[in-house]
Amino acid sequence: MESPAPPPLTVAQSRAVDRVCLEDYGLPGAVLMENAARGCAELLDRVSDGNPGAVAIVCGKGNNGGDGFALARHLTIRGATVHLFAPFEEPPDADEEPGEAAMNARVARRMGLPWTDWTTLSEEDLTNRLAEEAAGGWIVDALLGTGPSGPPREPMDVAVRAIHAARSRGPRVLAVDVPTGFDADGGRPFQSSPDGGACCVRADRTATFVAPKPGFAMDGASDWTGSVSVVGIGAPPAAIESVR
Ligand SMILES: NC(=O)C1=CN([C@@H]2O[C@H](COP(=O)(O)OP(=O)(O)OC[C@H]3O[C@@H](n4cnc5c(N)ncnc54)[C@H](O)[C@@H]3O)[C@@H](O)[C@H]2O)[C@@H](O)CC1
Ligand SMILES: [K+]
Repeated sequence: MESPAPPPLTVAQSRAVDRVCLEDYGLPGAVLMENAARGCAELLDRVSDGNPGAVAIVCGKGNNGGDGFALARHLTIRGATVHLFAPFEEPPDADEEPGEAAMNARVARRMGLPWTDWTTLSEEDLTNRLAEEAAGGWIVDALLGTGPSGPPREPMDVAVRAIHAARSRGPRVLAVDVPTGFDADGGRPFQSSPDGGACCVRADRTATFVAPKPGFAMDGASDWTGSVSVVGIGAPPAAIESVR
């Protein structure tokens, strides 16, 4: 039986939890990211009866992308077939970029996981590749999480549209933390056009960290988030309470 969902945390509060863990408790970001990614792998396994099948993971350049790189490792350990769609051909050196996202990208690269720099592909080619690599399985949206406060800019918008088009050919979509382009406090995409179009990932499931975000319960939000599961990142309960 799943435990009841904790009360919501706004995007700012969620980011504050990360900061309190790092600064007040000395809990490294790499540990939080590891827990986040392993939690996502467990969820994908659980909702796929232990066999997620082919998984295409589309990563951005921030820590949401870092979750995607770490998730690739955990899914590989579990026997899934993973293809990484990274925002670069080669991860930056540790001297250039010491953060946990780049570290997880380097590890995934050294594992020799199938790898495509998605920023070099046209929207149509990226759509086709995602549909191929995720056939019968999942596309993971690890483009953007709680970082942005507006609609996805180039080149993220291209990847959002490609994920949307590939999903219409069968694969399910798991959003990491927040569907890219979705305002998790406001409960709708950051920007919608008058005809209802929006640059936002439409997910079948969202694995959100620490607590649900307030917008997830608002009218129409589940059209974008799908079914929401909360994944713990190992934050001490008092760290979470301190930001409420
Ligand atoms: N250590 C931590 O703080 C943890 C963070 N976690 C993950 O980290 C995420 C937040 O990471 P970040 O703060 O790096 O933010 P994101 O990864 O959400 O986004 C930052 C990146 O997006 C770019 N960007 C910002 N706004 C944009 C826009 N409108 N269009 C296109 N690109 C844009 C930035 O230049 C940057 O490269 C969370 O959602 C969660 O997935 C988890 O790993 C848990 C632990
Ligand atoms: K995301």
